[in-house]
This record gives sequence, C-alpha cells and structure tokens, in this order.
Amino acid sequence: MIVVKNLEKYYKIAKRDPGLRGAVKSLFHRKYETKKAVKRISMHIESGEMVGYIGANGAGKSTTIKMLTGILTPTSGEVKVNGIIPYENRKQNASHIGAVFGQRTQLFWDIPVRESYELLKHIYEIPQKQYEETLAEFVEVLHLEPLLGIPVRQLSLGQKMRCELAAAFLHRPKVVYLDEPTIGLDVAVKVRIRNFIKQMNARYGTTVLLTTHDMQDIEEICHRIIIIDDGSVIYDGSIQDIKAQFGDKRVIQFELEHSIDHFVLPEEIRSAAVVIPKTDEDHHVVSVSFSSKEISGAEVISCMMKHYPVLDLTIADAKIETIVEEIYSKGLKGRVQHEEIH
Ligand SMILES: Nc1ncnc2c1ncn2[C@@H]1O[C@H](COP(=O)(O)OP(=O)(O)OP(=O)(O)O)[C@@H](O)[C@H]1O
Repeated sequence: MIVVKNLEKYYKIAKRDPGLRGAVKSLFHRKYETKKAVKRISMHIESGEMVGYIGANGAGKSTTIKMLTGILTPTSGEVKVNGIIPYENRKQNASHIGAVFGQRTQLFWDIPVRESYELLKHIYEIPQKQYEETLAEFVEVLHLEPLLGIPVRQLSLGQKMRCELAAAFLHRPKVVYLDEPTIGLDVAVKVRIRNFIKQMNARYGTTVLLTTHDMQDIEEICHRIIIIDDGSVIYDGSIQDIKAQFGDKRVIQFELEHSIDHFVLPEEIRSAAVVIPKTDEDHHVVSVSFSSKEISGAEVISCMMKHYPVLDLTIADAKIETIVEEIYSKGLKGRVQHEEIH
C-alpha cells in the first residue's frame, strides 16, 4: 500500500548574518544552507497494517507524511501510495487518503459540523446511502449527535478531534495519516478515539500510519513501529521484538524526602544508568533506567540510598515508553549494533 525507497527531503534555508548589516548584506548576497530533514528512508507498509511512525521532535516525521500526502515533493527517491506517486497526482491521491494533522482542522470553522460533512460528501463524491450509513456509524461510536449542529470554532479540543476523525474516515479512505490525534485530550476521549481507529481498521481494512508522542496510543493501536532519528530509520519491527531486545531494561522510581533541583546520578552508577527526563515539575520523584545485564537493581538501590534521602521506590519492567525514551536520548547504536536491529 505504501512503498518508500531511499526517500530524501532537503530544505534550503536562507542564512543571514546577525544585525542590520547582515540583513542588508543578505539582500545582495544571499547564502543558503541545506537541512537534510529525511535521509534515504525506505519502508513497505501492507494494506490494512497499523504502523506507529515515531521519533523525537524534529526527527523528520511530518516531512515524511507531507511527502506521502503529496504536499511536498521529495528531493530524491521513490514514494508510491496505492500505486500512485502522490506529488504527481495530488488529486487522485487525495481521493483515497484521509488525514488528521494535530491541531489544524479540515472542517470549516464557522459552519455547523454537519454542514462540513455535507461539503466533504460532495468533494469526495460519496454516494448518499453510503454517506448516511457511515455518518450514522460514526455518530454512534464517537458520540457526535450533540455536536453536529455546532460550528467548529465553538467546540472543545476533544469534541473537535472526534469530529475531525469522522471527517478523515468519512469517504472510507484506503490510507489514513494520523498526526498526534490524541494530543491534549482526557483519558476517556483518548480511549474512544483509539477504539474508533481500531474499529475502522477492522471493518474497512484501513491502513493507518500514526504519528504520536503518546506511547499508550502506539501500544494499543499498532503492531509495528518505525522509529526515525535525525531523518533516518533506526528501527522497523514489531513492538514485541523491540520489547524482547530491550527486555533487560528496568526502571526504578525513587521518591525522595525533599526535592532536589539539579539531580545527578551518583558517580558509581553513572556509566550504567540514566535518569529519565522529567515531564512534570515534581522534583521529589526521580526515575532511573538501566540494563539488568550491566548492573543489578540492588546495586542501583543501595547506591541511591547511600547518596539521597529515599522514602520509597517502585521497580518497573521494560515498557515501550521507557525503551523509546532511552532510544531518543541515547540513540540505538550505543546499546545494540545497527545490523542486529534489522
Ligand atoms: N519548511 C521547512 N524549512 C526548513 N526546515 C524545515 C522545514 N520543515 C521542517 N524543517 C526541519 O526539518 C527537520 C524535520 O522536521 P519535521 O517537522 O519533519 O520533524 P518531526 O519529526 O515532525 O518533528 P515534531 O515531532 O516536532 O513534529 C527539523 O530539523 C525541522 O527544523
């Protein structure tokens, strides 16, 4: 369904010296530098697969998806979606794909949701009967009934995202690209959205490429993940495989008596363990990740207790979230030879 071979995208960025002098100089002698956003990426996604396409900020995910949807033309390499070269046949490509791009909307801002759907029905030439059946199904699964008469700009983020998903799947596309479909949503809405995506895949065999920083999304929806780092694929395989390869990973969460502003690991364990970057401001809690092949949990605990006022601790096994966090911060190559991964 999606075939990508040695795909590359370079951006040309105008470079300017600082200050007014630089601005004036750049008017006459413009210098450019090249940003290699996507470097020789290859992947093959079968019809009906649900694949997580993940990577740290700036890794090149959106650039790849823009090439798959035909918005961007690659610098080099091949891309085909359902047998079509997207950037050469944008209109034809658009008829069999659906997309949700994070915070941006494809619904019409000022008109009620139902009227946006009517417009999409005309744009995609959806037969009336199919349209009614599909919409009735989506209204039920996504609980859209109370929202249909409201203009999009009056909807909350979670309400808008449910309407957005229905719009993306309305014409029963063969492929759907979902970029951060659950960002900023509460747990109940996340669950509803994940169930909807799974249901669409089961019923219509929709191929789904999901970009998200929410590992729970990945774990619940996808069987396969492709991880990119600095424009290149560093892992392509099943979630079970990556867990098996990194099965020795452990995380111990330490609750400290008081907060520590600039926490550093004790020197004795610094080469074998890392501190997981924090997403909240709770400085009482520190999570330490390590490989049980390199150091035992008992050593980490005793060393931490020697240097810090530990109140409590919890030990966790390898979770996809932890594995991915470490791959983002350290890269794969430090742990495992690149060849072994593929
Ligand atoms: N239009 C552009 N012009 C120049 N550079 C760009 C452009 N768009 C993206 N880039 C650069 O290309 C690289 C890849 O960006 P991209 O948006 O594809 O990353 P991403 O993986 O989607 O990141 P995020 O998770 O933050 O959305 C980044 O270094 C970014 O700064």
